[in-house]
Amino acid sequence: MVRAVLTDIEGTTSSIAFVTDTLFPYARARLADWIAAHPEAAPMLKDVPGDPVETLTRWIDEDRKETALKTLQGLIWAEGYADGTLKGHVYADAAETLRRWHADGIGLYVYSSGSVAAQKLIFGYSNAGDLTPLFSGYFDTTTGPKKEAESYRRIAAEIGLPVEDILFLSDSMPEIEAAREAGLKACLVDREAGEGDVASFAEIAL
Ligand SMILES: CSCCC(=O)C(=O)COP(=O)(O)O
Ligand SMILES: [Mg+2]
Repeated sequence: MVRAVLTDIEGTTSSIAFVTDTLFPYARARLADWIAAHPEAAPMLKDVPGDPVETLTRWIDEDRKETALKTLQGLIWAEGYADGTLKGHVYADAAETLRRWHADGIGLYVYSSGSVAAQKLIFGYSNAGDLTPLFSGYFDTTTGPKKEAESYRRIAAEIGLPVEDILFLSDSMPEIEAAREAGLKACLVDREAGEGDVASFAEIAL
């Protein structure tokens, strides 16, 4: 039986448009000034090739899931959420279902390319209120790439449940395939074309 749910964010709990049309442009516009104002962040950028601002800007445009970029984005977004400029998007069906699963004692976890800090921000400052009390843990690319089965085995070990008791939700078929290869249950969420296993959280039966 499913005793924990591990959910992706972009395209799953939250709209792709919010990430690509709000979050990414917000970080892109503030990247150069933020780096100039935070010399203490230099060690985080040591593995970014070339001119960090140029490379990171290109990585944003290419939607690269590089850990250094994701960490930096999270730090930049934190200021926007704190001053009220940013409010995390969470679909109503996702917020409602996550609350119900939590009330039913299902363990809730997040696995996103966004940094753990960014995950806590989108749910902490969401349009559905502070949803962070619902979650028992957060995982990002520091655990491993989302398209590799080993990452899901690591996450299951950290959650402390058999893989077959964990349901992974994502809009990405390669991520779903990697989770299934690791033995997790997995459900493809396709909110756009409706060609996945479900089109909303309301359709998910645990
Ligand atoms: C945590 S909000 C920002 C999400 C993000 O930066 C990203 O790349 C989303 O990727 P996901 O793995 O959640 O589809
Ligand atoms: Mg996604």
